[in-house]
Amino acid sequence: MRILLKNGRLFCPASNLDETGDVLLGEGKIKELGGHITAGDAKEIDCQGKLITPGLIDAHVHLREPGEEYKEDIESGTKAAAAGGFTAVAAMPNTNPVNDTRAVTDLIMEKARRLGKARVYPVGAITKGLKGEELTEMYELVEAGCVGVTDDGKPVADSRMLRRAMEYALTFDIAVVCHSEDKRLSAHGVMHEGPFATKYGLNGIPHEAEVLAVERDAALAVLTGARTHICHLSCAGSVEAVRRAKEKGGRITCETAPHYLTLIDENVGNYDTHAKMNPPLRTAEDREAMCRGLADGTIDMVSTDHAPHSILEKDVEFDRAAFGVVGLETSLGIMLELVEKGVLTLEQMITRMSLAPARAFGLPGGKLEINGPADLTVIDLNLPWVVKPELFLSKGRNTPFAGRKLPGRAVLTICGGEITYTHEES
Ligand SMILES: NC(=O)N[C@@H](CC(=O)O)C(=O)O
Ligand SMILES: [Zn+2]
Ligand SMILES: [Zn+2]
Repeated sequence: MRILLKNGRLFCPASNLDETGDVLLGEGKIKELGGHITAGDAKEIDCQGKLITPGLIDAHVHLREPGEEYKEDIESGTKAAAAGGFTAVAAMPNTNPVNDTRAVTDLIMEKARRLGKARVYPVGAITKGLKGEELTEMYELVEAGCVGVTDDGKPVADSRMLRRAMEYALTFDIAVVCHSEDKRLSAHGVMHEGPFATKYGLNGIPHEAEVLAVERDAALAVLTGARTHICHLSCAGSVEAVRRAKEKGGRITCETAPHYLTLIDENVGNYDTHAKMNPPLRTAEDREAMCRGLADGTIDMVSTDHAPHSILEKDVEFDRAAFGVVGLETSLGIMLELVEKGVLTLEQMITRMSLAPARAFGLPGGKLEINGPADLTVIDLNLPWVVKPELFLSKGRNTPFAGRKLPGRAVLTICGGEITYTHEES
């Protein structure tokens, strides 16, 4: 069925587009773009007063399938993605079994095709079983559809192993995605190391556990020339490390997540396990550095690191709770809040949530263009709503943003020309 979006504000930084007009979608593609379009056979949707942007892309999502479907699965995770305005997600391999063979990648791709409400791009493992001992058969993973490799959840501790992985990945020009952490420095830590950890009597994770690892991973990116992507930056020092590696010509990109842009270690108050994630919430200075780095482009993109856990892993003592928070259904709202505050422009925000991840991972989309994929997000900038985890389409309820009032949201998500989400006024 063809779809005709009428009278929206067509907003695409990548094609320098910001004007009121229509978009016609058919055969999974954008058929006509801009101006006044008529198409008798098409389903017409009024988008007056709303933003029509390229479909948002989340480069860091844990869909938990196979193996931990009680936390999330491909169907629920992509439903949550669509509700958050995302048309594509990259799926991390720390599943059970780990996505370290073609069989697992095939399963994810097949499930996503059948039940998915968003495009799913699997990211394969760097080492077999994420054990850090033996490289995976990357060629086989790439052939099956993986767009990058990572041991996310764990760093690759052995620098020589990571160097070899980068050299191997370079031959297919896929990104090596680094969870940059010095496990010896972070050992036993459950929140940021500082006065608040002392006050709460919790073991701390110092900045250096991340910064030293980012320095190493960035140095290897420069050494090898491989496409390198650094996950979930949380510290000011990490932004500086990435900035220097970029200046040296490294093909390096990085991300931060909405929680590092808005929350700090103090928000762990009352031992709220929904504010426990890895890396941990840092200081106010770090939060400001994340915002500045994102605005100036040193931080290329915002990813959610959507990490659903069940009540079994979260409704326990802080020390024992699992690391990770969900993010797919709140990311856009939080980012709109930052735009409202003047932290970044609307143009920067859309770029960091669509074009930047598409470029870094060589994915289609990120742009509104004729014959491009009909992946679009319709956003109401002025539709305040309150985060209610019980209404999430994700199986995960572990959000640090419960009760927060957000200024706007996705009201319609279209992926491959199909409507994947419509916001119903409740
Ligand atoms: N970020 C987290 O706190 N948790 C992630 C792992 C990861 O992203 O490193 C998870 O898989 O739960
Ligand atoms: Zn990680
Ligand atoms: Zn992750």
